[in-house]
Amino acid sequence: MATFTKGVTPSTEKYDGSSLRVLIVHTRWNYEVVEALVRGATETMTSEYNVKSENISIQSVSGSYELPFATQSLIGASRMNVQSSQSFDVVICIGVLIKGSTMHFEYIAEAVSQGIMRVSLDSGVPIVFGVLTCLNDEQALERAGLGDKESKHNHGIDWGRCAVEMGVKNTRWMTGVI
Ligand SMILES: Nc1c(NC[C@H](O)[C@H](O)[C@H](O)CO)[nH]c(=O)[nH]c1=O
Ligand SMILES: CC(=O)[C@@H](O)COP(=O)(O)O
Repeated sequence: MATFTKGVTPSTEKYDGSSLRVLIVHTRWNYEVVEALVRGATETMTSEYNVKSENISIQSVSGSYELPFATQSLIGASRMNVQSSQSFDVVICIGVLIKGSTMHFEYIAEAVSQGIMRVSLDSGVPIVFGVLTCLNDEQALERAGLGDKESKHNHGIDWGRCAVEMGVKNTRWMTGVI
């Protein structure tokens, strides 16, 4: 059977993230997993793309359902600062939803994904969807690079790379450079 490379193929362009201002909004539900994802994203952005640590703002909320509203508010607040350089070039929303025994998971997952997309399109700020929607604990651990499965991979790394690419590209596009 034909096979293919799973996951994202890295861009051929080496992006310079040294002038990017990044916001990470993360949840405190399933925090051990969230913390690993946040670390994966921040370490990737600073080590691979020269994003300055002082240009990465990190905010937390209770759960994933709060991510869209908090992100909308934080983008708005950043634009109220006198220096326009205070506004964010890109946002990463990070959360971990784990299915329980009711339909709560399905309702939150749908609301959060639609909400984050709406905030991104309405604000014109690229927002990386970093919310794991897992059916069990093992899926969450594996996708944060935790646990003992050989296939484990920290998706925060991918989200950090995506954030730098979208931040750099959107900054160009906003000035008419295609
Ligand atoms: N069960 C999970 C939640 N639930 C909480 C909601 O996200 C929200 O904070 C609450 O309904 C109050 O508005 N959140 C997660 O991020 N992960 C879960 O597994
Ligand atoms: C994603 C959730 O809200 C879920 O963890 C809640 O669990 P339950 O469906 O058993 O109430």
